[in-house]
Amino acid sequence: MSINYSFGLPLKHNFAEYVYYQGLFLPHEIDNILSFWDDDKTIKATVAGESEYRDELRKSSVMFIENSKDNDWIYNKLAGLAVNCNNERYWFDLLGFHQELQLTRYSTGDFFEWHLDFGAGEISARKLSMTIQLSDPNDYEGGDLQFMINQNIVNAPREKGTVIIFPSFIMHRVTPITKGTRQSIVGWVSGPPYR
Ligand SMILES: O=C(O)CCC(=O)C(=O)O
Ligand SMILES: [Fe+2]
Repeated sequence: MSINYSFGLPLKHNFAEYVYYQGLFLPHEIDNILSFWDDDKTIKATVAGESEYRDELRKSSVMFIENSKDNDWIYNKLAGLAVNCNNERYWFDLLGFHQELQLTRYSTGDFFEWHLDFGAGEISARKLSMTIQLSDPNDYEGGDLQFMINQNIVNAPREKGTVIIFPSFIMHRVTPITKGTRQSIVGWVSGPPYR
């Protein structure tokens, strides 16, 4: 018996801690998404898996994008991208979005400390996390989406319209905004338990 792959065929090794896609969302599509922002529908963000506010872990405002007929195109575009990305890189079992897409606004002083999107309870179904950069990088300072890869901190691209996809078990954060406002869409594609 060989030590390598003794349980089956060799698999592709295409894993990446994160991947990004530029230019998929056009400026007018992003402006359309940004026009959804409604202060009346905004809630103070909680940390996933916890119902209490954890001010030391996260400070931002969020609202959820209803999966209505008008918004179908956003869901479809992101779902198509997630499937393509998954087929190329991860081969996770995916079922789909099981939570509404989150529209997030970070104002000056807001942040989201190091965390995983994956954990015990409902969020154990999360497989892929997706972020869309909705703000012009010149409109804010700080507010970098960063990944911890081994002991290195790596910045995600900031360009407006970029979609960043990463396995939900990858450690990431958003650094404090020091000037201006950053907006993003965050979505989680879920699936059956890992096996
Ligand atoms: O705003 C972002 O790009 C990421 C936010 C985040 O990590 C989250 O909502 O879980
Ligand atoms: Fe996250």
